[in-house]
Amino acid sequence: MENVLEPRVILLLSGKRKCGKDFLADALLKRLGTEEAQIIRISEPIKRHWAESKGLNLSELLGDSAYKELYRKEMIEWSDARRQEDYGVFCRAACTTINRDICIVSDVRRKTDVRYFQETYGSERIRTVRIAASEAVRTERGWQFQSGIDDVQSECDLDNYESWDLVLTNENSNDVLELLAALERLIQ
Ligand SMILES: Nc1ncnc2c1ncn2[C@@H]1O[C@H](COP(=O)(O)OP(=O)(O)OP(=O)(O)O)[C@@H](O)[C@H]1O
Repeated sequence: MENVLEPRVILLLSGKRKCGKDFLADALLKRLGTEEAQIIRISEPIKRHWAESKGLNLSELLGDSAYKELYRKEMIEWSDARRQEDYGVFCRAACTTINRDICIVSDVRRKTDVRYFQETYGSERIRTVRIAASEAVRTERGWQFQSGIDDVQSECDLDNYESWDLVLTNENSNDVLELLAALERLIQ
């Protein structure tokens, strides 16, 4: 397939820890196919830097393992300091890998992330999605409240954002097909 420099649609997925951002992004990618779509993560360049400078395992940091939780707080603090100087620094780095028509960003956490994509690619290409799940469900998936992680900007900045194109509740495995269909309609 040709190299697509400007994606047709960028889907921004946001939500609290363990709401299922990666789960739904992966399932959507399976439906769309890797010729058409790709997943990028704003946290990827952060984790890459962290792994290289600390001698850590990058794929473990990128995956859904307990390993990444050991470093999450430090990575938040380090990356926030860099964002103070340049709010788009990690979005820009993540976007260098965009080469598909549909780009799914599976870890949008800040208003400045949304702003970066709107400014860079134009609002007409952007679709914003909030994924919700109750604390009880997130707890079943392994979430535990942690001070310095769950009560800081990276987790809470988008709590009062009101311009979502779509809000999904991801609590029940039986609803997944319906959620994926809603996401597909949004990016048509
Ligand atoms: N609808 C679902 N049905 C079954 N399992 C799910 C569903 N949604 C999420 N999960 C599972 O819950 C766990 C957490 O989901 P996931 O890693 O996608 O969350 P996340 O929002 O990306 O979390 P984080 O912000 O910590 O990266 C994973 O093990 C995932 O497979």
